[in-house]
Formats: sequence, structure tokens, C-alpha cells
Amino acid sequence: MRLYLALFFALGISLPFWGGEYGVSTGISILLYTVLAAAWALFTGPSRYLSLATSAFFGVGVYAVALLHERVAWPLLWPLAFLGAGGLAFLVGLATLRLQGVYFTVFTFGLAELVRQLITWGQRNLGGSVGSYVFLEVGQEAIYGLLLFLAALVYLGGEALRRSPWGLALWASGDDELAARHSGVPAVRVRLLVFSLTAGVMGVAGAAVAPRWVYVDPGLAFNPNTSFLTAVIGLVGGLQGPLGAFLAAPPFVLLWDFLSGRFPHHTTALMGLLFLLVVYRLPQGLLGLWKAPLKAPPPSETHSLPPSPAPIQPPVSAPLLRAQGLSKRFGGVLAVAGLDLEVRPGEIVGLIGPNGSGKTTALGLIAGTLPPDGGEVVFLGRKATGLSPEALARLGLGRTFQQVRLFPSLTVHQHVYLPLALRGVRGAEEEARRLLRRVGLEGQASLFPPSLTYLDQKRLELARALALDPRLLLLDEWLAGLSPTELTEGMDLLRSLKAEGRALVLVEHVMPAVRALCDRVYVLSFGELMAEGTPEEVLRDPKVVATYLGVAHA
Ligand SMILES: Nc1ncnc2c1ncn2[C@@H]1O[C@H](COP(=O)(O)OP(=O)(O)OP(=O)(O)O)[C@@H](O)[C@H]1O
Repeated sequence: MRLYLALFFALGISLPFWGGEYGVSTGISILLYTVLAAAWALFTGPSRYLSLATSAFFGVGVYAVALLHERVAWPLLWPLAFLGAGGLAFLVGLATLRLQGVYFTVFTFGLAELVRQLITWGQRNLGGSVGSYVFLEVGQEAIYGLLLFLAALVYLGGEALRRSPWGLALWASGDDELAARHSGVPAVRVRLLVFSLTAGVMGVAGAAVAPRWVYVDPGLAFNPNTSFLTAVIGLVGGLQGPLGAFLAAPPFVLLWDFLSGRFPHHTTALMGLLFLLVVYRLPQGLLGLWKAPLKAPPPSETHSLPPSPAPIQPPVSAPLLRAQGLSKRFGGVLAVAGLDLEVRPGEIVGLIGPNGSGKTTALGLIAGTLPPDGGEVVFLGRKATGLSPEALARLGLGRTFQQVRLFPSLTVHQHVYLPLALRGVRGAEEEARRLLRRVGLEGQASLFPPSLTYLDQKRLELARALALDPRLLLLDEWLAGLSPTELTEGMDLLRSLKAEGRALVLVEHVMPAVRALCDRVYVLSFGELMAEGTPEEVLRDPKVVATYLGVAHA
């Protein structure tokens, strides 16, 4: 890969000396689509939000030059194009990046057309004629040089982003948005930031190539083909990083040039066919040929850390969490019906009951996963109802899921590093390693979740939640499916969390663990509280025995 990049830039730098006018002109097309597709992949790859708005951002850059070049020097128009295109993406993103991916795609598809219509209308009504002349004395070499510089910048920026907490956060939220938000990732904000930055780059690319044209009109600047070609090159190259565009743009542009010379009426159809073939044979794009995994950030920080965290010293008087009258309905099913529940600092509270009695739903209502239909939650003395999962995570509320939810694109180490880095913890690298050691995953740091055993995936989920330094941990059947030895280890681990002053809510069906670990237990049945008390009290309660445990447990 490094060799390919070195070759790309060596050829790129030397081309003006041997390529002649035609060579530089072809080089401009290649570099333009390299920049556009790399910037596109930097957002669409990790986020899985497929944008078809490239032509809108590119067109804003082109038009910035077309309208302002007589008053503002060309180099000063580059930052303006960046701000214009980035600003447009920011506004669009504010409205659409909360939507599910497919709506976003449809919206972005319409955006370029909308901007094109607006500019046409504006020019016709304010200026009299649609389109503008571009009288700029800029040589091909200058355009080429700027695009080559942009390509290098996008590559380096993209690589830095992928290793940064924000880049990891984007990958995590693309993998599993809910799990990411419960790990403290502000998913919408991260998407908005990267979408705006990459759109800004597309705007600069537009400003770079605008002087090539003598006359610019909205149809040229906001041509939807720009969006499609960018997406096709990005997909053919592969979405794992910016490099895919560097691999796919040169052959794609050269082939396009060749085919449009030989078969001018069939170029699009032939390229479409080729695209289908490539995607069919290489679903991960050309980058998929290199199986280099995403690397964990290299150990760079050397801050010394205490061997284990100092116990949290919460105020003992106030409850850590109080839920009152919580209810949730799914259609005709009342999953949780007026639940009152309290967790005090450092307590382990069990939440048990038959299948379908509302335990997972109750956890979701407490953690902000689901909005309640009624009732309220107070966490750390403040109203928590209505707070987002990421806000609650940042306050120190961690959770695991009944069905393990991890991020396939992140290494084991990155899973734990991400919440720590987002919280601004000093020495996050080393702290992540310490947490992995604590759950017994120190040897697996550079693996990806699919290569872990089920038990190790559960351990990783716990370590990721611990990276929030949680005051309260909600564990949904975390001990389920463990062998007797693993169960003993798991219980010891949970005891050690309690010893640090953390409170735990355990949704569990493993009764020996409930008996051994819990200070108090709530029993749910059909969404309602059936019993509450110490494990001994509730597990002997005849109602609980009859509806949940059966006579054998009495
Ligand atoms: N997203 C949903 N949409 C519709 N119904 C749901 C949804 N989530 C839960 N339910 C229903 O709400 C009720 C409570 O489900 P919940 O998963 O909270 O129970 P549980 O006690 O955690 O069960 P289990 O022990 O099997 O995990 C069930 O009847 C379930 O089918």
C-alpha cells in the first residue's frame, strides 16, 4: 500500500514535466475524482450514510469562483469555498443526519437539484442571465498542483481521522449507533462534523477546477453525474479508508476517457456494467484485496496510572437512581406498568422475573434507550428522563445488552479506548489496556470482535462500559451462558466493581448468582412489581415461587 501511494505521488509530482498538456489535463480529472471520492468515502464509509450531494458541494465551490473571482483573488476563494460547502453541509446535516440512512440519501439526492434551481432562479432574477464567465489567468499546472496538494491533505487527514477518537466514534456509530451512544458517542454531532469537513473539501475541489471553464452555468456546476461518479469510484475503491479512491480513480478515469473516445454513445452503459462486475467480484472494493485491519492507535502516552481506580465515594444518603411510575407500552402490550425502583450507591440490585415480564424494557427506560410513556427517572439527583443515552453515559451510567452489541470495525482495544478518549481521560491508551487486563482480554487487544468467543465478547462489552467509569452499571443477563468456572470468575469481577463503590443492576435468570451477589431484588411479572426485598425474602415469596421459580427453588 505504501509503495502504491509512493508511486501515485511520485508520478503525480513528475507528470507536469513529462506528460504534456494532455497528460496534465487527464491528471486533473484523475486528481479531482481522487479528492472527491476520498472525501466522500471518509464520511460514507464509516457512517454508512450514503451521500449523493457531492455535486452540490462541488458546485458551491465552482460558483464561489464564478461569482466572486473578479473581486477576490483565486487563492482566497479556496477557504471561502470550504466554508460555503461545509456550511451548506452543516445546515443540511442538522436537518437530516438524525434521519435513518435511506432518507438521508434521498434528501442529498434532491439537494444538488435544489441548489441548482435556486442559483438559476437567483441569477435569472437578480443578474438577468443564467451562467457566468470565468476570466481567470490560471494555468493548468496551478490547478493540477492544488489538486495534488488536496489529495495529499485528504489522505493524511483521513488517516489521522481514522485513528482519532472522532474517527473511531464515526466507525462505531456506523456499526451500531445505539451501542455507540451508550458508550458516550455523540453520534449525530460526529456525523455532522465529518460530513461538513468532507463537504468543505469537495467545495475546495470545485474552486480548484473552476478556472478550467470559460463559462459556468448551474447545469455544469451542479451536474448529478459528479455525485454518481464519485460514489461509484468510492465504492469500487472500497470504503475502509481514503486509500480506495487513490486505487480506483486512475483506472476509472483513464478507462472512461478511452471508452468515451471509442464508444461515445455507450460509455455510461459499459462503465455501469464494469461497476456491477467489480462490486459483484469485490464487495469490499479494491481495498478489500488488502486485508490490512484497522490498527489500534499506537501506544504513545506514557502517563503512569494508579494500579486500580480509587473507590468512588458517593454520598450515602441520597439514592443514586430513583425511578417512579415508569411505564412503557408496545402496541397492545404493557411491557412496564408503573414501576418504582431505587438503587443506592454501591448496591447490587437484582431485577428478575419470567421471560417477557419487562426487565429489558425497564433497563432501556432507565438507560435512555427507550423514552417512557409515563413516570420519571432521577439519576445522581437530577431528572434523567428525556436525556439521551450518550448524555447518561457521560454522567456515568453504563449498560450491556442481552444480545452482545459490539463494533465490528473496531479492535478490542479501540472499543475501550474510545469512551475513555471521548471523556478526555489522560493516558487513555494505557487505561484501556488496564481495563482489558481486568476483564481478562489483555491478550486479544488487537483482535476484532468476530474473532472473539461469546464469553470474551461479553467481557469486552463490560470493559467498554467500565471505560465510562460508571457510577451505575446495568447488566442485562451478563452471567447467562457461562460455565461454572466462568460464572465464579464473573461473579468475582462484579463483586470487585461493587467494592469500588459502583452500583449494579443485574437482570438475571441465574439464581445462585442473584442470591450470592444482590443486596436487594425486584421481581417483575407482566410489567408490574410483584415483590421486592432481600434475595432470601423474595426467593421464598410464594407468589414469586409460583409464577417464576417453580416449587424446586422454594
Ligand atoms: N421493541 C418492542 N416492540 C414490541 N414489543 C416489545 C418490544 N420490546 C419488548 N416488547 C414486548 O414487551 C414485553 C416485555 O419484554 P422484555 O424484553 O422487556 O421482557 P424481559 O423480561 O426482558 O424478557 P426476557 O427475560 O425474555 O429477556 C414482551 O411482551 C415483549 O414481547
